[in-house]
Amino acid sequence: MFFHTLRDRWHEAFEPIGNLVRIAREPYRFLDDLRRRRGELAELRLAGIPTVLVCSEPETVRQILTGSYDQFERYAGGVELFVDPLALILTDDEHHRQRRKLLNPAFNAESVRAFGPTMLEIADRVLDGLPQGATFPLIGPMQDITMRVILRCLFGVAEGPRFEELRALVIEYLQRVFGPEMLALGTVLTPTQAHATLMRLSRRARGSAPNAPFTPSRLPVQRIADRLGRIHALLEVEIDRCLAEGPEHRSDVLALMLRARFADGRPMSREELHAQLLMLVIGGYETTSLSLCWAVHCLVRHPEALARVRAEVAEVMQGGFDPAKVRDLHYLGAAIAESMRLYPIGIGVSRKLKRPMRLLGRDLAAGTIVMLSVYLIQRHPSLWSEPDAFKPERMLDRKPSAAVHFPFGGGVWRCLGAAFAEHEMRIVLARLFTRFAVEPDPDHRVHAQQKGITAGPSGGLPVRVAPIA
Ligand code: HEM
Repeated sequence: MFFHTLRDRWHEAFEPIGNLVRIAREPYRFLDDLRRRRGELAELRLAGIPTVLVCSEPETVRQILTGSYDQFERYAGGVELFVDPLALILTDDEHHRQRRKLLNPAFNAESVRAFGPTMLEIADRVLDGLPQGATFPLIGPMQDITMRVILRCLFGVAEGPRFEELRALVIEYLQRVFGPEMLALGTVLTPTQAHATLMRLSRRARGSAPNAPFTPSRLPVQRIADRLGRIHALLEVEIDRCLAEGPEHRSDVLALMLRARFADGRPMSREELHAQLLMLVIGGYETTSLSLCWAVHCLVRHPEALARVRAEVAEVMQGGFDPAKVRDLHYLGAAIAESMRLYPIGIGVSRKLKRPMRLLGRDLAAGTIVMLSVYLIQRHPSLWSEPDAFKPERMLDRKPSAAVHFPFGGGVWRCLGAAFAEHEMRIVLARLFTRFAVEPDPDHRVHAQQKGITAGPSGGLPVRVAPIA
């Protein structure tokens, strides 16, 4: 009896840390185990965040995903640590609806198509520099492409010294904000409090002169805050520059945001512009580069599918590569959708109950957090035949419903940048596979690893490439 109690207490205290370690090492396998052990509404305790119920029952997932503002609020699961509370991704109800309305036009199909030539130019330039004859992690060049695309298409920053500084700062900020010092801070502060601390400490660098050299502090936490402050200082310059040039003469997302007005005629405040801009970089950078790597991982292991992708690109782009025509690359689109089904970079999307609810025979209190498991639903044996097989054809025959295939989340909070990411992925993959032969590293067994809020291929997906003559 005594030993039982001791074991229970030990388990109670260390399970959340053990879960965190296991989920970081192999997130997909962890979720498979969780469903096997605890069923389709499984309690998950993770160190540093509240307990969540992981749901993988298709009908319940559909109900919650299509739910409304008065039933649910979004639970951002730690995103509060690195974006401002004003950012769209942290807002709910009317506040969210209004901002979404304002930002949607910048990300609709027409706006996204206009970014195609810039995406193509950047993709080709980065692909020109791929190391040849050596094995290298593909994630590096994919991150390089996505960050450059964001800074050019969203912020309208012209390439040059300020572009390079902003690029390096954002990358360093994102690397460090998930590092040990922020994790340590997270043990004593909530993510919102930790972010408020960073913002307070960032004031010094926020006032730094954009043209003067910038040296961040070496002190823990302060060095992250300094980078955040400097990012905001450089964003301020970009906002001023856009206003001086006239937002009506530019077509980047920042210009569209400066032109947009709320229903009462108000423009976005400076504070809000900063919050949305930083959120867009964070939302679009790691997500797109990891999804690109997973698509490459699938295609290089399925030569017949890859051959079909190449043949389709050759046929559609007969008169020369036209980025607007990537929308006609249906098989490539299906291959991307299928790779995102097998390997979603976000293992789940979470919602918080606004009122008590009965789900799968359990009475749940208001405030309960339910994580809809994208990964488990997208591999659910009752929804997909051969759920673990890569079969792009299944996406061609019939578009799956939004409640069974939702790598971009769903409902009122569905990813704002989904069309942007899909367009960019088609351009990058079409260029990569028609310009290069790509081989996986035979000595590396690829599995998923969770870093921060995303799941990517281990080792950054080591590959070798050779130009196609
Ligand atoms: C393949 C790439 C991407 C994936 C897999 C992805 C995935 C997601 C997911 C799962 C969500 C949460 C949705 C929910 O809770 O239902 C989300 C939200 C969001 N994403 Fe993405 N994303 C990608 C690319 C992008 C890009 C390129 C941008 C912007 C440039 C972006 C901006 C956002 C924003 C702003 C939100 C919050 C939307 C809202 O609250 O209304 N994402 N994304």
